[in-house]
Amino acid sequence: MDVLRQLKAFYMPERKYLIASIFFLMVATALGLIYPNLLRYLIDDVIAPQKFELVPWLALIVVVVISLKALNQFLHGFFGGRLGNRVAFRLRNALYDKLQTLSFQYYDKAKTGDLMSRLTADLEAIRNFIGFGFAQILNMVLMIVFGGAMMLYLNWQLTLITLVPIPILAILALRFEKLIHPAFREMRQAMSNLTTAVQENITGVRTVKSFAREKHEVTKFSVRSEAYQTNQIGAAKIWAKYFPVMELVANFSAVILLIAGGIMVINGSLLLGEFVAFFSLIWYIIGPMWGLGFHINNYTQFKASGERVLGLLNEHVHVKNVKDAVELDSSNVRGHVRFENVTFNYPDKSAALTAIDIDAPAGSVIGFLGGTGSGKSTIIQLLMRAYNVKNGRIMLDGMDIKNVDVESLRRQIAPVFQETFLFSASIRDNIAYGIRDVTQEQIEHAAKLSKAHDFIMELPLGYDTIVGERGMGLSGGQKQRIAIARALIKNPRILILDDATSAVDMETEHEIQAGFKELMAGRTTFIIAHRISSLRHADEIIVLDKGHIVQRGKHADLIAQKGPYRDTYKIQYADYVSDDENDYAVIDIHDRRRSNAK
Ligand SMILES: Nc1ncnc2c1ncn2[C@@H]1O[C@H](COP(=O)(O)OP(=O)(O)OP(=O)(O)O)[C@@H](O)[C@H]1O
Repeated sequence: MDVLRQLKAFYMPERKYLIASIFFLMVATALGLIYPNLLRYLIDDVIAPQKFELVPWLALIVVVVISLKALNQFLHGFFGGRLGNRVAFRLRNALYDKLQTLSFQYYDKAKTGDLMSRLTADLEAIRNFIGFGFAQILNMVLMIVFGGAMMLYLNWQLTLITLVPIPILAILALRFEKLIHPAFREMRQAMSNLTTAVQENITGVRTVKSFAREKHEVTKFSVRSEAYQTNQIGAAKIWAKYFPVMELVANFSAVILLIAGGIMVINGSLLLGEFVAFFSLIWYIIGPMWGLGFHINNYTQFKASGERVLGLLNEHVHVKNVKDAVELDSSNVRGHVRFENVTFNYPDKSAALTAIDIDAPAGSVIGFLGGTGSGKSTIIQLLMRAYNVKNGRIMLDGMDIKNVDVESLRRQIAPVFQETFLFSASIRDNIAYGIRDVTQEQIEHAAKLSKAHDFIMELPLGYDTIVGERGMGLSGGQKQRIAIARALIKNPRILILDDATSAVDMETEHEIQAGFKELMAGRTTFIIAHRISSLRHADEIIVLDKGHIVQRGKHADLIAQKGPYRDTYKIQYADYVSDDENDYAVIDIHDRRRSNAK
């Protein structure tokens, strides 16, 4: 019931459909109760006294009742269907909305396949129950109440004797529910594991094939598939055990009625018509009881699915706006970023960053260098408020970013990551992703600056070329250039290049950087790179090691000092650097390398 209560917000706005569906079902059920009475009347008041002229009238009444019942059943189905679909629609949108608000921390652990199954299979179980299952259970109750009341009216003693097996049936039904619910919960989980396996396999198909691990994947899938099958069989076993027993117990009522009612008719304490009417009314009780297992089954499926959907809807959002968060106005943002003594660790991990101080005046370029896992990307993630800073603070134009509206903060920042995600849409739409109402000229301008225009024009459909979700048909460097164009078109105050040019060759990188120079003007830029060539023009280069800043300064200063920066420089330009330490400060290796290349 808790699931139903928690889902109230989704079905209550549709209560007119709910009420209509229940109302028509009640009318249909009530109309159904006229049959046994017509039968009783036919036998006791028409056939026994031989008033056969009433038969055509009775037949006519039956036709009218049947037609009315059919009409009401249709209306119940019509409104029930609407209700189910509208509730599913609301829930689907709410879930999708929630997926957008959940923070990076949630996605660090979330499984795509599991989320997909919540949005599809679980939602379908909810739709079915809210649309039909709920009304059917109510119908069952109504049939028992109406049928029972009529039976009591006809003969209360016989009613009480007949209904003796009902409490046994109720106990059985409760036990069945207790067993089947966990089975369904496990089944839903097994289904989600299965979907996850399929999703991961498709996403990682290149890795699977390159490592020739198809057999391993098939085995992995069969294990999960078998778990699902075992769950299904387990549920079927419970079902198979309880259903016949419940049916048997329900039929005992009919047997008791035949014996007790038969004796009463023979004794003359019950009219034959009443007995026949009783016999049809008993199915009003037994019928729903038979279906009890099915309804419980439906309800528990709904409950298991509802728990999973509500679990997602109630998921904690780690990064959200504080009360009275400041909405940034792009035209007023200058882009002065300061990290003040920032220390951060990911959940259940040791510190990824320790005591980080950075001052990036508006329009400056800050470069980050450091080994893998040294914390470069984490700095960027914190600036975008992907995670909340616990110690220290990050300031934008003198304002702590935790007091800034998250969306408006992210609107000021355009990131380009090492791994480019392209949507299955045209190149034009992929570039224009960051902003609305963008012209073709603006798109082309951004593409020219990111050196993407030429290769796009070589594609048969140019900017209209549809790229697959993994950027099918494009090289890593081409995808990166599209991602750079996507960031540039956003015209951000703060530009983030997280290993953004790692997939392009040095010459293209140099060309893109020439474009960047124009673009970086007036924007604060953070560049993470493994190549010294990408960082050398930065106003400040910060060298990180295990979350600590170990060196900082301009390129010329850093190569003049002993330390990791110079070591990296030495490795990357081994062919051009002489062993004389004093050379580092005076020789601009990059320029010499370029002139050598000519
Ligand atoms: N989402 C995450 N959840 C938990 N730990 C993380 C997460 N992202 C990074 N880390 C950990 O934080 C540390 C810093 O990682 P970070 O990604 O910032 O390094 P990096 O310098 O950008 O590395 P690379 O150059 O390989 O991208 C590492 O120890 C890493 O394992």
